[in-house]
Amino acid sequence: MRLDGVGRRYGVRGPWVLREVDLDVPPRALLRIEGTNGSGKSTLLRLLAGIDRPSTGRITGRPRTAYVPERFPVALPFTAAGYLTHLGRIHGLHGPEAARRATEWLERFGAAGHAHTRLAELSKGTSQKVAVAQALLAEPGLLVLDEAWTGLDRGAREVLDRAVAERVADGGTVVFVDHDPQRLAGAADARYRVADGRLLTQEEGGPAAGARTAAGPRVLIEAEGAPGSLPPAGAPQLPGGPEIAPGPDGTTRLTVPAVHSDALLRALLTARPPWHIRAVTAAPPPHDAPGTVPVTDDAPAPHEAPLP
Ligand SMILES: Nc1ncnc2c1ncn2[C@@H]1O[C@H](COP(=O)(O)OP(=O)(O)OP(=O)(O)O)[C@@H](O)[C@H]1O
Repeated sequence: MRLDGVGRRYGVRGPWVLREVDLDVPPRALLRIEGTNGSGKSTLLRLLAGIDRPSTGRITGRPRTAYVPERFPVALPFTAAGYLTHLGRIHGLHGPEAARRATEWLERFGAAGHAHTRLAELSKGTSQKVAVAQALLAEPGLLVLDEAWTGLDRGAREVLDRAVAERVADGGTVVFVDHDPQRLAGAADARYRVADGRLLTQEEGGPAAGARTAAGPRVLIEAEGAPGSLPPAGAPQLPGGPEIAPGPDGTTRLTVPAVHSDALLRALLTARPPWHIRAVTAAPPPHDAPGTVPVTDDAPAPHEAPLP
C-alpha cells in the first residue's frame, strides 16, 4: 500500500492535522508510529485502516485490513463470541470457520469463560481482548493497532506481541501506536514520528531513530540444516530478519528479536527438509560480550529433534 501527498483536516477551514504524508507500507513489515499527544497519530491510523478518507492525496494498493481502535464500541447487542463470529463473517469467513476462530482467539486471550457474556457487561480488560481478537481472527494483510495493548493483562499483552510477529511472519504488515517505548522493542522494521502535521522518517525524526538495532530482548537459535535446505540467500525472508553466523560443529546461529523467535522456530521446523534445533537461549544485547544466559520462562523451549 502507498500514501501519496496525503493530508487530513477536520472541517473545510480546520487546521491541517496531517500534511503531505508520503508513506510506503510494504508487506512483511512492522511499522511503529510515534508522536506527542494530539499530534495526529490516531488520525493517520484511521486513514491507514481505511475507516477515514484523506482530505487530499491518494491511498493506493490497500490489502485486506483490520483495525483495533483506541476506543472499542461496547454498546453493540452481541455476546463476545457472537460479535467475533459476526465480524469473522464480515471478513469473508464461513459461519463455522468464523465461530471456530472466535473460540480459538477467546481461548488464546484467556477469555473463553466470557464467550456468552454480552459486550456491554464485559470488564474493560475483556472488552479490549475482544477488540483485539476481532482484528486478529481475520488474518488481515494490514493490521492497524491504536494503543491496542492498553487495558490488557500481562498474559494477553504477550499473546498480542506473538500474534503481531505471526502476522508479519505470514507476510502481513502491522502498523502500531503505543505509549510504551519498549513495546515490541527491537522488532520494528521502521519507526516514524508525527510532528507539526508531517510524518518524519527515523532519519528525520531524531528521537524516533533506531529500528531493528534498538535494544530489546533477543533470542539466539542454534540450528542445523540439511545441506542446501535453506540457503543463506533465503535468510532475509525468514521471520524477524535474523542475524546469521556460523556456529560450532556445522551449526548456524540465528539471532532475532524475542518477539519473532516463535515464528522463526516454526519456519525452521517446517522447512523442507526441516532444521534440527540444537538450542534456544536468550541472546546478549548487540554490543555485549559474547555468551548466553539461560532462556527465560516465556521463551520457547529447546527442541532436540526435527519435526517429522
Ligand atoms: N473527529 C475529529 N474532529 C475534529 N478534530 C479532530 C477529530 N479527531 C482528531 N481531531 C483533532 O486532530 C488532532 C490530532 O488528533 P489525533 O487523535 O489524531 O492525535 P493523537 O496523536 O492520536 O493524540 P493522542 O496521543 O492524544 O491519542 C487533535 O487536535 C484533535 O483534536
